[in-house]
Amino acid sequence: MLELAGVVKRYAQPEGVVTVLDGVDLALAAGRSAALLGESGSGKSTLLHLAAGLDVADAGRIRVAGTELDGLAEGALAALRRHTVSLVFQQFHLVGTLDVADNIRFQAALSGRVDAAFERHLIERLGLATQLRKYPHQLSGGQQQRVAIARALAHRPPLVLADEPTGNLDEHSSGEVMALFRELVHEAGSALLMVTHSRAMAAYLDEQWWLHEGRLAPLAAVTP
Ligand SMILES: Nc1ncnc2c1ncn2[C@@H]1O[C@H](COP(=O)(O)OP(=O)(O)OP(=O)(O)O)[C@@H](O)[C@H]1O
Repeated sequence: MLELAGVVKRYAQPEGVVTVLDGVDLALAAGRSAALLGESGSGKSTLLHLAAGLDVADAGRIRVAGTELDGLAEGALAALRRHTVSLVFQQFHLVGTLDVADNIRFQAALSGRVDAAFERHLIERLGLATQLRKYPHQLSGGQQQRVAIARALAHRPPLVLADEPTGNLDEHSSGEVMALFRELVHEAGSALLMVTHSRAMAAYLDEQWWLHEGRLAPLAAVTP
């Protein structure tokens, strides 16, 4: 679902050109989830933006659901983002004027891939059945993040990208939400790449990768 091969990204900085990603390889199959860890400034967000088609690599290949991103025109990239990629952030980014049900349906409707049965399943598993007529400001942080997860997965997108999705929740809620997130990503048949600073959250996912000096290494190979 997500394939990175030899991905390079450079930025012009006042002190000269900096190579942030220097040959990143990663392959994530459908249903698999991977955590991306690394020191501040190591390039985690950069990598996520490239996979989302929000920025362009300087070299290497990025494929999402079989489509090579390199060379896609902006219109095609926008369509890919709408149909193929879901994003989950630390700030939940729910639409304040829509109730929970409409927030969940919103992205699936835009993507044109409504799967009503799976949507009901998500609502059930995330414990949102009694919350559907509420508005985001009437929910706890944990409930809001569950809505964001339901919204991201309702149309079973090939790729889900998450940036510190439980960063705003306490430890107990974080663990609960993360365990559910992993399980539902698996059921949706999506691949998940999640940036986090927390090894505890990373441990909920199938794979853990450490980004250092522009390359990925298995986290287990790195001394804590
Ligand atoms: N648009 C840009 N222009 C120039 N440099 C950039 C740009 N975006 C990121 N960088 C630089 O690239 C490096 C990696 O940034 P990135 O945000 O990807 O790191 P990160 O690992 O996500 O950091 P953090 O954990 O602090 O969020 C940093 O040195 C940053 O200054």
